[in-house]
Amino acid sequence: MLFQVEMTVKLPTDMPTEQADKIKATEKSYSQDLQRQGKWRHLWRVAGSYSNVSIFDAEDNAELQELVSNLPLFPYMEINVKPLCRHPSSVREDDS
Ligand SMILES: O=C(O)CC1=CCC(=O)O1
Repeated sequence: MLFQVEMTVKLPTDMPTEQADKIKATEKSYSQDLQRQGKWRHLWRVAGSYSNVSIFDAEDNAELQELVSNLPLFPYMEINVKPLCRHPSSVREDDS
C-alpha cells in the first residue's frame, strides 16, 4: 500500500546544535536504509520549508505506523498521512 506522508520538523529552538545534528544524522541513515529497502519510495523537500513529502510503500497501516514512529525525528515532527490508490488514468504500470 502506498501512503503520502508529509513531515514537518519542529525541533525545539533551545536544543543544543550537537544534539540536533546527531538526531539528523541518525534520521538520514534510517531513511536511507528504508529507501534502499524500497519502503520509502520518494523523499522530496517542500521548497522554502523544513518539511518533506514522502511516498511510503508499507504492507498496511500497522507497518506504516511502525516505520514512521521509529523515525529519530518522530518526537519533533508533525506528520500527516494520506493513503493512496491507483488513479484509473495513470499510464504508469509500476504505480501499485
Ligand atoms: O529533513 C527532513 O525533512 C526530515 C527527514 C526525513 C528523512 C531525513 O533524512 O530527514
